[in-house]
Amino acid sequence: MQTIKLPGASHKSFPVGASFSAKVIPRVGVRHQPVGTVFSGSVAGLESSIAPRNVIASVAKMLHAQKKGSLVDELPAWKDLKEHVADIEKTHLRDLLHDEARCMALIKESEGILCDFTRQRVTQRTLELLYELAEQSNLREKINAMFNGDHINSTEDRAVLHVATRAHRNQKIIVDGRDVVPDVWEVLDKIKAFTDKVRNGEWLGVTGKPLKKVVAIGIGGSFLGPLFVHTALRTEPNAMRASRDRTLRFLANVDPIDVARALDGLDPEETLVVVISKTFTTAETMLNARTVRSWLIERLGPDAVAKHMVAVSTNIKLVKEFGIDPDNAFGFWDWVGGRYSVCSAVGILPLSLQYGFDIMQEFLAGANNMDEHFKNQPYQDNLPVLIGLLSIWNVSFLGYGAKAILPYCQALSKLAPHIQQVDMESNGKGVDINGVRLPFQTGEIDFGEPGTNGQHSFYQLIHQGRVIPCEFIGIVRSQQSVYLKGEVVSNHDELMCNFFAQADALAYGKTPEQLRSDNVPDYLIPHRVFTGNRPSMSIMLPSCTAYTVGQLLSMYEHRIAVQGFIWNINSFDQWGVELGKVLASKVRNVMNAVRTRDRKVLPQDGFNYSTTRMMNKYLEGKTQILYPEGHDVFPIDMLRAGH
Ligand SMILES: O=P(O)(O)OC[C@H]1O[C@](O)(CO)[C@@H](O)[C@@H]1O
Repeated sequence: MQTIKLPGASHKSFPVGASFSAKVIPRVGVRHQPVGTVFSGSVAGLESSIAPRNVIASVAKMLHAQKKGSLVDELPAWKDLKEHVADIEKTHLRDLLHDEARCMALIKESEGILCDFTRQRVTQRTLELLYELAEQSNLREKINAMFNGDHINSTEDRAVLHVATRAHRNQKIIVDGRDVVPDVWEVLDKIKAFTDKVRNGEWLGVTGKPLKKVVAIGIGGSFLGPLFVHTALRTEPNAMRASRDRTLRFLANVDPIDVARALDGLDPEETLVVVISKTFTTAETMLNARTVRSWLIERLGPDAVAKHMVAVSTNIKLVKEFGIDPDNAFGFWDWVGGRYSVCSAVGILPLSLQYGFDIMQEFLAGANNMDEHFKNQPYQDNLPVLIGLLSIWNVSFLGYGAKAILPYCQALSKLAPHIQQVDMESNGKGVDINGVRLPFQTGEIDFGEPGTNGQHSFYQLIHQGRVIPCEFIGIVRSQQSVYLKGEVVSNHDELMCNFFAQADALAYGKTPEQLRSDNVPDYLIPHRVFTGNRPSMSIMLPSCTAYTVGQLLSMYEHRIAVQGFIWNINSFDQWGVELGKVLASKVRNVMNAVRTRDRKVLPQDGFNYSTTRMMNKYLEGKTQILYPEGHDVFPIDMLRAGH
């Protein structure tokens, strides 16, 4: 049979004349219609008439997907899993945990990390069906497509290659025919050279003082990942030594209170500001950057910008227009998604300023280790694949829409907020990769707090209210150990006693019979029953170091990708954040008009009744502000504290 080549498609050749049903949407790609819908044509016809590369690639993928069933819930394995739910409903974790062979098979140890899946509501059969689902969903091909630099983010026509940001210098990763690893290392070498100079006092502020304080301005992925890693390393002994006398703060929210807090007590003469924005257009970040630039100029004069402000962005043109010397800009690439960018200059620059490049290189090595594991291990031993498949089971089959991330390690206290963005922005989608509305929900609601704090907060609901699969993360050797003479156990052992106890409490529960035998009065029994059978997984890291934090980050990133690949959604775009931004800019225009014209209320037209009412309350409620012209205003006393 004669075939044609489709550039950019993961399956490169298709029979000439292969038919399809699709609707071409200019500039966006192809929306896959349910089988039988009109727009039809042939691959050959497509190539000659509507040539855009992404359209052809999308059609090629679509044809392939269509062969296998257009939505994942039409796959045989999905249907088998649906039927299998009835078998699982007959089980209870307290019985499943007695099956030693099952437990042995469900405990996996790899790369120094022990994962215990025995408290998931699964049997060997469930896992077999999940592996089958992975096969039928082309999971392996999709993972390979990601590592091969295919444009799997089809709505933005981009590769998804955050793994390249932590590649070893001698690895080769090709994007659009070009090995990007030398580019990655060019930036890393530049970061090392710059951060060494700042840290050893070669790079000084405009008044000749060393820059020991860093304020990193950024939001979303340009904030949460770096904050997570910074929080994880603050009390790690090597990182602590390396950061003595240094300060790293973050400024994310456009709320001026955040500005006041970020700058409180800082001496501008000793402060270096890193503006981090992939696009360099994000409204919050740019206003904060302009605010802090004014703070510097007001105190140190206009020359301060060159010495006190640097940038991380893919948009060097806008960095320059902002007034930052491109020599002091650290680039990255459109194939690094914002929420996956902590291993690029987004995280490595501010964190190297604080901890030194060597420590951050360990972090990158840890992430790379888990990338290789993810790429190479078979499903049965592949930690991100296993965790991702189990989440699919919990969300799509058992109906548990949320999960709790519960590190028993204070250093990991910002893991949950970071994963909230990575997971919810990636997998909270309503259509599949071809644009077909999904008849089931994707994504999970993520939340979490470190243990034991969470126990005194929301665990009540987890034990006796809703069923929320929990992910317990424990550490063998604490960053900081304390043992008080006379105490029963050391402080870290005390913490870990709770880590072990909670998982079993959720799984086993407590029956009315047990309560009766404990002499609990009858009227209290219903209140004190724990139904148990509540799933959790326990993950144990040997320590909480830069290396293991890198592994953990990569493991979570890839489990999220696995879920998206199975649901067949695009986990790498985020159109859902756009509408609010557009509406905010409409409000901004009106707000400016009202404030500059000394009006107290909004004009009648423009917004609906309720928005108008609420905005008028706001506008009337504070002393009339008239924006002054021609100079910047810092009315907040705290901002003067540096003087
Ligand atoms: O780095 P930027 O371009 O300022 O974007 C910040 C964040 O805004 C978003 O685009 C939307 O919230 C995130 O995906 C991103 O991490």
